[in-house]
Amino acid sequence: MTLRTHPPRIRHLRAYTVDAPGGGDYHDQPTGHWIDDQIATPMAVYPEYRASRQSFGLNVLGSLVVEAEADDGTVGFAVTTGGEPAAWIVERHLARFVESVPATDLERLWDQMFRATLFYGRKGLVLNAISGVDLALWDLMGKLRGQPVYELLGGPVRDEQVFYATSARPDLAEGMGFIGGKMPLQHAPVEGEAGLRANIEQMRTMRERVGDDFFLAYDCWMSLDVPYALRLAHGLDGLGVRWVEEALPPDDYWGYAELRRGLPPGMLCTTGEHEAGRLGFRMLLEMGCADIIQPDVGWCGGLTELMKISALADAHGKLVVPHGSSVYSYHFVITRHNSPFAEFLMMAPDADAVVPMFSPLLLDEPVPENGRLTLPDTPGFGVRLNPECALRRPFAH
Ligand SMILES: C[C@H](O)[C@H](O)CC(=O)C(=O)O
Ligand SMILES: [Mg+2]
Repeated sequence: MTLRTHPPRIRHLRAYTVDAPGGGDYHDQPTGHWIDDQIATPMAVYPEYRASRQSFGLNVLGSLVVEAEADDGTVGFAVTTGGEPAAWIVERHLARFVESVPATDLERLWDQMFRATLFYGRKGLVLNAISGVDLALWDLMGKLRGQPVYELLGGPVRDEQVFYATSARPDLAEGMGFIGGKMPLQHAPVEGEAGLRANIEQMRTMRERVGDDFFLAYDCWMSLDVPYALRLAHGLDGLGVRWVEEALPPDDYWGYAELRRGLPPGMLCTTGEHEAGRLGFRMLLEMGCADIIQPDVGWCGGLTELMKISALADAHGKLVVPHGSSVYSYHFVITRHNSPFAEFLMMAPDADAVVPMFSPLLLDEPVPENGRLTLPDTPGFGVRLNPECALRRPFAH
């Protein structure tokens, strides 16, 4: 009989918030940033909340930083969105499962965190918190083993990854070497025929700027209904739009299935950035809601859950192109055949330069150069917390 060699145990789990803008909450940007310019949202039905997503509180949560310290002093960490409420969940609820347990027991810990929070969790903020803990544990495991996380996931399946850019200016992204560009839709259904025409014209103008060989997509951020989404999609037909993203509220599986069936030939239906857990994605896949699923590693349950979501998608012959999530996504994408490219969110205020997505919170955060990236072999996720960003620990236990 072989005895299990005992890995270090987790001594302490800590959760912090960050007062500075940006970081894990990439929507929390200063005034004038393209990501808070007029973008179609579910709140557009209320005129007073139409011009800015910050007006209805998109940035209320802020960043969450989770640190997991092993009893040999090694510290793993991760950042995501969640701020104070998620910090409370981590410290006051999740920590009890994680502390004093072997640092490599990720599957058991995930299962305990998920089961224990079922009565108030399942998706949303609680899953952000679980994701933060899970990613911190993966970082810790990489550091304990002296390996980058992508090696722990099975190793790279290609030498480098390529990126499309999410940006108000796909034309600028084209010049930076990205393979495609996804624009935020500006006008919501409540803005009527003129808004619909403007949405279509904006894409036409962008197509004229980028030429025929650069793929374009529209991100609709949950703002449409099925009839409008179908009219938009057919109005865009002929403009080489590769996909229409997150057109509907995340729980409208029936609507997504109908939309996907009605899209013009060649135009894909994508969604999933606000979905969580393997059962949520099972709904999307089994009901025929999406051609590409887009889980966010920091929101869907972390890497432990993403591996299952990805395997499910693979079995359905579907691609997984994770939403944002920077380095946490990159370590995953490089290890999966059904994730042929990654998203890069252009966080420069005018979308005119490549800057790290979680800036200024992380140091050594990798960014694509000329649209491509080869990850370093630094242990864990290979990033460090920027000591100039002050952390607060509001619910220390
Ligand atoms: C640009 C989008 O509205 C959103 O801020 C980001 C997103 O949904 C995506 O990157 O996808
Ligand atoms: Mg999106």
